[in-house]
Amino acid sequence: MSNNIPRRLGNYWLDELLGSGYSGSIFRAYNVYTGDCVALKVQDVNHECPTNRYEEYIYPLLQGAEGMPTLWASGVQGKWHYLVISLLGASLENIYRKSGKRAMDLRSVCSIAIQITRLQTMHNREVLHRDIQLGNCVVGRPPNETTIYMIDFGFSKRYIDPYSRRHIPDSKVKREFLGNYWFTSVGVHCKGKVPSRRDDLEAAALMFIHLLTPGGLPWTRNGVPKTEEQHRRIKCAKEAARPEDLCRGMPSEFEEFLRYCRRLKFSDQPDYERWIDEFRELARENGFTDIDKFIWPPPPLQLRSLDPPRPAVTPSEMENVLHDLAKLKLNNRPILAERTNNCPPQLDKPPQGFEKKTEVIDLSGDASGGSTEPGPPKKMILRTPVRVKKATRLEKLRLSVLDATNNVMLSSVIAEFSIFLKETGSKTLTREGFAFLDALYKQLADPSVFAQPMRTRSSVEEASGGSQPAHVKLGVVARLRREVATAQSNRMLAKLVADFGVVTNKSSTRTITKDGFAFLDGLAARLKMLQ
Ligand SMILES: Nc1ncnc2c1ncn2[C@@H]1O[C@H](COP(=O)(O)OP(=O)(O)OP(=O)(O)O)[C@@H](O)[C@H]1O
Repeated sequence: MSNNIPRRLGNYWLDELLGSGYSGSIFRAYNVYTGDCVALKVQDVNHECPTNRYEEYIYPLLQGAEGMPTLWASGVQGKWHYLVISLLGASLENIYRKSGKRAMDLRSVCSIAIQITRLQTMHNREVLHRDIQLGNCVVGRPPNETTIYMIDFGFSKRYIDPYSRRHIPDSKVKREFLGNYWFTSVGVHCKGKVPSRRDDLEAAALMFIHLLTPGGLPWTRNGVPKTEEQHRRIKCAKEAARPEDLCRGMPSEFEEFLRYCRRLKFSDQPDYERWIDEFRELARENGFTDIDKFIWPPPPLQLRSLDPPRPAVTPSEMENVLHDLAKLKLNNRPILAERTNNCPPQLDKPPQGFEKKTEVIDLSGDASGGSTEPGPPKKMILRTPVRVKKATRLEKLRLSVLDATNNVMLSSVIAEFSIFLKETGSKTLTREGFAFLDALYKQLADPSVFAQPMRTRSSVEEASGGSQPAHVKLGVVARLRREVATAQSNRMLAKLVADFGVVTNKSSTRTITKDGFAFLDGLAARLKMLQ
């Protein structure tokens, strides 16, 4: 047995060495009485970093929760401190390495991301992990092989003081770095900040991005640093890397998640549910099923049609359709841009067209739901926050823009869009947000025109043409905000919307600033005037 570790510790026979780290070794072991197979983590009691002692304190706080190993026993025998925990399977690090692939598939990463509920569990139990990395996420053994478990609580800490019930204090004093080179957050690793919940989440975000990047995150490619100078270079590279560069070519959720983590304040409670919803929705959009399970190797993608099968059209039916189309008087279609301001708005009567289709936007995510009572937009109900996927809501708002038949309806949808973005806490304009602006531009300029999409996942780069300094965006948006108040026609407003979309897309953060929101609110107000 290595390092003279005895063959038996407590009631356990030590068997195969499963792994060893900086602070000790892990063995497969058997209970001498029951034969139960467990993992036994052993450490010299005089080790300079007595992590087994810390783990022994943390484990009881996490017992019984999904994805947390059970602590069966612990003790000291001679100079050995041992912990007996559930025997688990391979770590994500091993799985990723063994796959021989340069990047992990999106399905697997989504399913790992959804299991960030592990962090939620730990945080709810007042514990920070503080060493999130691939080696510390392991899969269970059959029948739990699709569950990811967190291990290694040697750096963990309670962030709520058990006596005062207060969050641990922040500090301006730079601390020694604690964590790992690859995934520890920029704040903790590069700036010496005190770790809190946000840093566990940022480490998870970096882990997801690492898995999706061929060859991994840029600063991981030269291996573990051997000198202080190499470590310094890693920190510089990590600090300098912008989320949009790290996440190029990935679904926007990952970039947004990283930005979100970095925007959290020291003692903020992260919105775990929101991100679990986002990753679940991303999986759904990509046709991945059973996403709560981490299935390795990933199952082949079941190609399925998202739309119900269309009935076949016979040649004679097609001929009838073409005849009907030919009879259509397309120039009767109301074009918003050419509306005149003949009738003053009558606010006590619903505006024309409003009674036909109610535009109370269903915010519950249930397409069939929503109020059926007609009414002018001033009665629009400001909803209580309901958890619905951001993309889904934005898509509904986009469709409402396309359905709008007058300026009042458009105005209320824009107001809704602005309120929604302010409320979600993520002011980054995503693909769906740009699609909303595209639809708005099209409606204002001329509903019959085809609008070149401002931003799609695949055309990000061509469309944006590189980012521009923040002050350029601020200047342009401030001008747009002023001009929107005096625009004389829908066509002029359309031009302002296009400028707004382009300048936002070109900015590195793609966020909507205070002036941006003032522009949107001004646009909603101006549309009512131009009715
Ligand atoms: N319960 C377990 N069941 C099976 N294998 C395990 C278990 N716990 C740990 N291992 C294996 O042992 C490795 C090291 O475990 P762990 O991270 O807990 O030890 P450590 O000494 O704290 O390591 P480090 O120096 O990386 O912090 C893990 O990556 C994993 O492969």
